[in-house]
Amino acid sequence: MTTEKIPLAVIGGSGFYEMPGLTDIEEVEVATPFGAPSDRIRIGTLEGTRVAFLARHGRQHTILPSELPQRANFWALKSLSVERVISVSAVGSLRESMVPGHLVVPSQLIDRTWGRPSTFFGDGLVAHISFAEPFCGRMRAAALEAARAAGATVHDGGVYVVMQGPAFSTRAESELHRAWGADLIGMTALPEAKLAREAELCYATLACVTDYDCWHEAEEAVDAATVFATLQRNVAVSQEAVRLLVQRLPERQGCPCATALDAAIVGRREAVPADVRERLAPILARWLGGGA
Ligand SMILES: CSC[C@H]1O[C@H](OP(=O)(O)O)[C@H](O)[C@@H]1O
Ligand SMILES: Nc1ncnc2[nH]cnc12
Repeated sequence: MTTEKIPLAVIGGSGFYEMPGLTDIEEVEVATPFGAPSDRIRIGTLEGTRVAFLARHGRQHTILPSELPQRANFWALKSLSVERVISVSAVGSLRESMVPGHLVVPSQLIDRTWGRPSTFFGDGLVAHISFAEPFCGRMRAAALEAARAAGATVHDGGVYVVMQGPAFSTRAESELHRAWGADLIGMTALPEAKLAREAELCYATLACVTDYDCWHEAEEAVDAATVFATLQRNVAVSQEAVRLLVQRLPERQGCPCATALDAAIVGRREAVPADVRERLAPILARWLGGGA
């Protein structure tokens, strides 16, 4: 485990496989108790700040949303002393006003995934993180400002429903999600956001609207080719937003994400089984040390 803090990690989603402007790159292969992460993690300097970049689906886009090694990804980022994560994701729009090409910084999640390992805990260590606000408020604010400064049309807030995939929704499902009050649909924000909170990392999503899913009467139903065509036209704006976000990061985490385990873990420090202590070492280090 390194001690030099990395203030920001970028998880690049569909179409976002590189971080322009990231210099002095070192590629690290991190072995984790949860297997290998999605790809080697590229650590470099962006705007004078240490930044780690991870291609969520691998740089050749070879991993399905439900196959993503999310626990390995977040364990690896934590072991590299990352403090915050900005996730960039392609999403479908469930609202007329959220137009393909716009950016959204979602504020809420609905979980429609199943069978994805979504916690680091268990095996003798019980924890229940608070998740009423699934995204870090300070990161959301910084991401919003950065996306606006990048010149995008940006929406502040929205409910992102996370579906299992890999097939897109049926029209009935799309209408159901709209009736539930969801604004966006994607396949990857969970369990990411939960694991980030368990790892005491600040986490926010910058969502790039690529299509109108399949509810819109005047638009073709989504397919992957449409998503990538929209992304190709718009990826430069999200990359610029990430660059500007680096300039706007608060100096310290300074938010409840950084101490999320204090109110979550049930039981005493001494009672944590030795194997769990070892397996979750980067995640439990602060809590076990009783530090801030
Ligand atoms: C390629 S279309 C569907 C795919 O795109 C989104 O991925 P990401 O969040 O990594 O940008 C969506 O969630 C699906 O995984
Ligand atoms: N319509 C959609 N449904 C699910 N994931 C998506 N990613 C991009 N567009 C999507």
